[in-house]
Amino acid sequence: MNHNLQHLFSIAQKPSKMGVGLMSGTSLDGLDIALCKFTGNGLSTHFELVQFITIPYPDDFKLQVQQVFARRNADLEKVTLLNAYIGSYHAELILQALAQWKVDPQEVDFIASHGQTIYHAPQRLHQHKNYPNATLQIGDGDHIAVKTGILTISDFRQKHIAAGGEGAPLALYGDVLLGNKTGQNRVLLNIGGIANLTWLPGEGDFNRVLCTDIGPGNTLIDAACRKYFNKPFDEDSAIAYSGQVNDDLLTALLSQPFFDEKAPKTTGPELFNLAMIAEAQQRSGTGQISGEDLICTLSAFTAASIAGFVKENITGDHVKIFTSGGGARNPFVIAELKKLLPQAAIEDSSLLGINPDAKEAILFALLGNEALCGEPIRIGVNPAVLMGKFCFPV
Ligand SMILES: Nc1ncnc2c1ncn2[C@@H]1O[C@H](COP(=O)(O)OP(=O)(O)OP(=O)(O)O)[C@@H](O)[C@H]1O
Ligand SMILES: CC(=O)N[C@H]1[C@@H]2OC[C@@H](O2)[C@@H](O)[C@@H]1O[C@H](C)C(=O)O
Repeated sequence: MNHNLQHLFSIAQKPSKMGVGLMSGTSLDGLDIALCKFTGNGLSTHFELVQFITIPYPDDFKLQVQQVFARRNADLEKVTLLNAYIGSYHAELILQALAQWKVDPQEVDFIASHGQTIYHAPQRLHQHKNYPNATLQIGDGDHIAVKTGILTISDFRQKHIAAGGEGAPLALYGDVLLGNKTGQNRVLLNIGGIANLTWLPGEGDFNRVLCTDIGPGNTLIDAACRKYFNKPFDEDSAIAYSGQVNDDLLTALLSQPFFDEKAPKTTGPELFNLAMIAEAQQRSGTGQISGEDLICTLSAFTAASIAGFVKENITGDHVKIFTSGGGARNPFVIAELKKLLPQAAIEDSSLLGINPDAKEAILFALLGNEALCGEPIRIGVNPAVLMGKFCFPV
């Protein structure tokens, strides 16, 4: 027998596993690395976050990825080179993190890698009737496996699409396994580049669980900060608080047809980008507003689109919203959300024992654990599949 398969078999049977989950999100701020210990699987999963780090990406790396990221026209050679480079670079960062934590790579049973999304094209975006939903994550898993010597599970989104989904949000599976509690109406809201949520009604009926992208999280705020202030993001909302919301622009932004589409749905910076802001400014005659007012309005837009979605789709008493992602650290966005949703209790996900910065990296570790020893779970209309491709070190 191929000894990789033997090794795989023995890992899958271990009662407790150490897994590294990796997330490199649309914000391109850095690589999130979560070292997790798992026992069990499915609804009996127990996990412990043993270590977590975000290793910031150097500016040059961000510039390289931005040349192809969410662009309809990109240099194919660059995409090909980045696919190999990112795999190898992520492996280097994992080894660096393990060394810092004094963890021998041999103690790690598996790595679960999201890769870097460079284009997300559900049918609603590409509109080609003969083509399916599609998405592309690069940073090849074989490079990670060979360089670290650790079994790597990668490319999680393709199975979801093959089984009828849009390839996202995969948060659904982790949120149901780790965040579901009978008797509590819960929303798990992740504000990353794109905002998404999972609605977990307290009666525990999986047919009523809803997980969907909502719209922009930080992506527009970050893009405008880069363009007008040469800053990667609006730290602690300093710029937003120095400006004023422009109501005309806010109304124009909120009239984007994506918000009228039925959930579950997915999106990305392919739609929510500087061109979309320019179009809304033109339509509302607000092209001359200051950079401060623009950032303030975009921050209000993030909060208003999330609140609008919650009001329309989430029913029930005593709804608790648990936030995560970098946007949970944006005080302006969170204060607006609290203003717009006075009935909801809004806290961050640490109250559930889930580190809000690590949540997505934990998700991929958990999906890796499921790929090794889980069973597909049926949750409403969502694909009941186990995801991820196995990449062997030798
Ligand atoms: N102190 C802060 N003040 C304001 N915004 C912040 C702060 N810290 C982080 N952010 C925002 O969070 C972003 C990073 O968020 P996160 O790491 O969750 O995104 P991501 O994982 O790349 O996104 P996605 O989930 O869409 O893939 C930053 O780019 C910034 O906009
Ligand atoms: C295609 C893609 O990379 N989508 C990301 C992105 O970032 C947030 C949102 O858009 C979400 O749908 C998804 O990531 C998380 C981890 C998810 O699949 O749940």
